[in-house]
Amino acid sequence: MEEKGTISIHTENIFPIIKKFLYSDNEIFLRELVSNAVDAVQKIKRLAALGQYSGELGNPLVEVALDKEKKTITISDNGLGMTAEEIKKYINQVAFSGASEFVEKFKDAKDANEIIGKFGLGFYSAFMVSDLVEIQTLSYQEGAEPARWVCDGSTTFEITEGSRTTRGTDIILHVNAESEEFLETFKLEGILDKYGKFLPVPIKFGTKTEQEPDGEDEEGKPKSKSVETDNIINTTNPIWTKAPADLSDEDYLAFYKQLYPFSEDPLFWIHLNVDYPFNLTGVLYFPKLKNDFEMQRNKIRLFSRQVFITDEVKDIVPEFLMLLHGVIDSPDIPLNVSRSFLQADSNVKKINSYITKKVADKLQELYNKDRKAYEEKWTDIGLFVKYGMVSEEKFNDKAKDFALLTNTKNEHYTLEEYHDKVKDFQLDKNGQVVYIYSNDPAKQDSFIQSANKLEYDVLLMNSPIDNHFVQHLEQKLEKTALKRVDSSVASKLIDKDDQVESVLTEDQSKKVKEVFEKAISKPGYTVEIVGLNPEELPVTITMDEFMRRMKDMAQMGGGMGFYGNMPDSYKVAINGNHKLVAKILSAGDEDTQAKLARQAVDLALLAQGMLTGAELTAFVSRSVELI
Ligand SMILES: Nc1ncnc2c1ncn2[C@@H]1O[C@H](COP(=O)(O)OP(=O)(O)OP(=O)(O)O)[C@@H](O)[C@H]1O
Repeated sequence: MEEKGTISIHTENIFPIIKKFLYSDNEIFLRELVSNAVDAVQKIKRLAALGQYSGELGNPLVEVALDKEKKTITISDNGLGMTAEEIKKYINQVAFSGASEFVEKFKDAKDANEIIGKFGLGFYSAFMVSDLVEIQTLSYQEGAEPARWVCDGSTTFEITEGSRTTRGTDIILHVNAESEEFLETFKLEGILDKYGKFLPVPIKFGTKTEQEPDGEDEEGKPKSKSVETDNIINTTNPIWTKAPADLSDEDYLAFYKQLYPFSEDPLFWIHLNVDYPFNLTGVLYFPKLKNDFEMQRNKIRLFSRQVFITDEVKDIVPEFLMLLHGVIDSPDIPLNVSRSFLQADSNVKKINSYITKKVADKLQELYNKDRKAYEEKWTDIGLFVKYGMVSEEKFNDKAKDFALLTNTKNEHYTLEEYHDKVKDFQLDKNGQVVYIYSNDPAKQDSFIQSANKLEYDVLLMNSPIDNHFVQHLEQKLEKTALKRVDSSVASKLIDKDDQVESVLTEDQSKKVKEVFEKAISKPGYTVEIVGLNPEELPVTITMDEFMRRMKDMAQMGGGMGFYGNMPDSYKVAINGNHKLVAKILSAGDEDTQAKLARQAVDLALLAQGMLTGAELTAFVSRSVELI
């Protein structure tokens, strides 16, 4: 048997193109060839199961071997092998069936996956790192002859009689000069570990030395001896391929540790398992969140039949669940998946909503099962839930039953419970319920205390997503407004009919206003005399809720640029009924009046952490003087 021929393709030489465009991703050659080998092994098993092959199966094995001297990497399998005819069909023709289209399109391709995926070039990725590729193969079919195929990366190939004596295939790569890095053991080990750690067929890479018990010595102590065993780099049946009923919590936790050795234990997990309308298995973990969110993104690994594909799962997993960890395996996603494929694929969209639903169901189940335990985890879970509610309408519909609001006393309420709690007492004169919240309880402590004195409840909204969540609640909840606790003096937070009047006459008010305006003398501060309870603070500095939100949005790039450029403006509310005001009015000289006013303003600033630098120093010396 000897045959020479031309690979059917309309371009002079396609391999330099492949090499050039795929260079950055060239390590995937190993993934492609090893998965072909794994497929071949699984195919023979299937044939045997179907009764179409009755020969010896042997132990299924794929082996990757390195020969530094000969500069070769060999990928061998004991799969079904190929006849010379099959090589012609599958290697020479099929791979290039779309070749002319390929030549047309390669120039726009952004990554190697896109090219390989579209044109079925899996096997040809071998040329990314080789000058010469050789196939030695023997088919399982009765009477099959061993065949050898060689191609040097030009468009000509050669098929001759092969030398393999057992069923299966060797793919021998003669590594080219630019790719010698792949002739390092650690390099191949790294790639195998990345892509092949969970492949369903044992992958051997060299051998390792292990200690084995070897009887006892003269003193009766156990002896051991060193033995060389196959170095199998993978776990062939990872937990996502098993039934949840066969797994314990320890199994899930151990797998998590295997994936993320340095992470704390996760909060809980979800085992995914669907076979209609798409195939998907996987385990998703809710991690304990750290502040560094960016570091925690892209931790979900995407597999296709246990072959690692990518950890960029942006389009498969809803954005709000990008902080989850774990694995997803779907044969419906091709090995050579590309971003544009994912975005366009309808299965991917279905997978996305399936995951959203599963996560919502799991949270509802946890909530129903043990509310207390759920509340304890709320700080971590809350972030996902709120993010999900803000970004996905469908999730919001489900989550509104198990989302919690937490107040400054660390009590948790569902949305409905909270509404019932405050609906009567925190009702304004227009029939709107006002939810009061703090985004920085330490800084806003004096405001929180004042609100609590009036028996108003204050919600905690201090996680990174809460800014959006506040707006979301306002949109979703009927006749409800949310106000930050420092957006006005406590008694004005909720506009009720029973407002306290100021005892000052018009002239007195004017005078007090003048004194304070002079004492502040800073741009952006507007003084206002209000009638408050005499026990409330004499001076309160607030920023209007609307203005502040617009500024916050501008800062986050929310398109409110105009507000972002406005100087900060504050309201200085002077409690006309406080005795300090009476004291200022009765003080003889202007100097004392100014000092008292300045002192009261500084105290208000101090309470809010707004007094710093030279102003703080001046305040301290003025205080000493006043003592
Ligand atoms: N080790 C092997 N043993 C038996 N057949 C093989 C082996 N490697 C490749 N083949 C055959 O060659 C064909 C072409 O392989 P190639 O990797 O180019 O494409 P594919 O595996 O069909 O698709 P893709 O890799 O793009 O997902 C395979 O479908 C298979 O029939």
